[in-house]
Amino acid sequence: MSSLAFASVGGRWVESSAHETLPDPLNGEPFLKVPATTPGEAQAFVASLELCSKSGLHNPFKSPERYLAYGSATAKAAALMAVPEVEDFFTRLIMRVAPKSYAQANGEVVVTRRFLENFSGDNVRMLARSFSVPGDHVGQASTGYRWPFGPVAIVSPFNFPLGEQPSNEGTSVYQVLVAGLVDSVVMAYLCIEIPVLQLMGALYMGNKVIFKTDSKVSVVMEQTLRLFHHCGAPVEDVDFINCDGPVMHGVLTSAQPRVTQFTGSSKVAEILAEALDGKVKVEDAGFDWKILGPDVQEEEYVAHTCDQDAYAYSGQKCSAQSILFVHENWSKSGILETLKSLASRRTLEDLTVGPVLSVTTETCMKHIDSLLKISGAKVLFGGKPLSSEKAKKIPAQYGAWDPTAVFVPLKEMLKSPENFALCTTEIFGPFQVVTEYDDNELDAVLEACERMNNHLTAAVVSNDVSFQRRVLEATVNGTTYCGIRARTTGAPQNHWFGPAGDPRAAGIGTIEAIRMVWSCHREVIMDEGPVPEGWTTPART
Ligand SMILES: NC(=O)c1ccc[n+]([C@@H]2O[C@H](COP(=O)([O-])OP(=O)(O)OC[C@H]3O[C@@H](n4cnc5c(N)ncnc54)[C@H](O)[C@@H]3O)[C@@H](O)[C@H]2O)c1
Repeated sequence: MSSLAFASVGGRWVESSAHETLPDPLNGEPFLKVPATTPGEAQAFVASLELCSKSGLHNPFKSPERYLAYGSATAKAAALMAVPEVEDFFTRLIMRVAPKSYAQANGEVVVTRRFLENFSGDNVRMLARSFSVPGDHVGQASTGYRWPFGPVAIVSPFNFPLGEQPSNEGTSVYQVLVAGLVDSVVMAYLCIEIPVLQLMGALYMGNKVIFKTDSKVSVVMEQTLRLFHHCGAPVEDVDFINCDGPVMHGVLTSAQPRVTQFTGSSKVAEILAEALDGKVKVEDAGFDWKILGPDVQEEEYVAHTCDQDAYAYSGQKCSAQSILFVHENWSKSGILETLKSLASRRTLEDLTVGPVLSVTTETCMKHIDSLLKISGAKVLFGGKPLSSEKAKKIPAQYGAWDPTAVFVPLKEMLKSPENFALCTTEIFGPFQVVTEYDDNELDAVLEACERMNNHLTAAVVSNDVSFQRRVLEATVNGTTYCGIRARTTGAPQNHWFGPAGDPRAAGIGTIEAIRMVWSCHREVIMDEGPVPEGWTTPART
């Protein structure tokens, strides 16, 4: 096997001296040989980013034709991604590297394409729309512009990759070590959606980007980048690096990008916030709650949504339902039994449950044991490793367990900081905590929501207007669904997705998200005169 290019820097694909061999998440066999940039090689990326000034690659005064170029390239990319073969390729590529069902992977590709359709043509320059206010005298007016940051960075996680190969330009930077990479149903969820939506937003606003995604899924973005180049996106605007976290940490601290947009765990987010003096925009861990209100209706639909929110893509969505507050009326209606039955239909065969890429089975089982020490706690269903012969082939570095729900009494959960911390620890896999409350305990439910640290998604499942209001007025989650059809997952291109309650919070997908994350406000006050006839120098003040 020959060594292939590893990264794009300064507009050309270059090679790395070292590679990392990744195991197939389904059977542990060598799967992908991914470039592993060394600290020495990473210096080229630092130097490339330093070439970009703070005023960016384009802004309303500089090279405005680049807004149009991005509108045109985006229109072409959207059209290509609508070609059935291209859509299918990306879907299967995502499935292969981050195991999830065809439907889940395809949803990611479709959202990405719709985003590109939204920002085709003039919509890119519309993002940089300014406003003007008349001045105090002739020749004066102030204008507020959206200004780029210049050199910026994007670091994204494994769970939502995206990729495709519409052209034959260049060779893939990855070596596929097994036949049939995109055969059959395999794996991934936000491999493309998160990186593409953030990357394109950064570029539209005039920034130069160094971009890193998790090596487990970066083949998807490598293919996507080639698609954008094929469609006419300027090749020098993005430096794409494959490396581990520590090497990227070194790149960021050396290059000091004006903004680093980080999507991933809260632990790494905090490390970067400190190392980069707060110049970060963060989409971090999701510990997402759902409250089933007192009005029981549409039982089958609500149970279906609860199961999908907790267990689709094996719970590896930042928006996955982590805790379910069940009103006693819903318990009496039998929702927990329906949930158990729906979860039991999930199989490794169609990847409706599958390998967990960042939590081992051992970690999850230990977590369950700790929860069971809380008085009244019990396993509602699951709580065991996947047991089929096929499941036993999943490598030990990944997790593989049955969709699991552990019940913890609300009073016990709130009893001590230790219990609460345990019950609200994110397990990034098919796992949720369930608790119950009655009409007199809504304040305790709201206290639990207040005490949580992450405020990403939430769902208020009720059509009772006063109940909805009581919950909405007392909570903060950045993406909150409300009503009997409310869900926690789903990050479509048509609404904001991101946490709230943190000045560093980033958003994704919409006009407001792009403008807020990837541009800053600059006010230019034109004051061109004339100076009034007969003006004389006044007394000093
Ligand atoms: N809020 C959101 O929109 C969102 C979306 C997806 C995932 N997530 C969260 O991400 C987590 C799971 O993803 P993960 O396991 O890939 O997260 P992670 O934090 O371990 O890794 C994220 C990325 O950061 C890189 N990295 C790690 N240490 C680094 C460092 N010191 N400097 C620079 N880069 C570094 C990793 O290589 C990876 O590319 C979960 O907590 C999930 O909730 C959040």
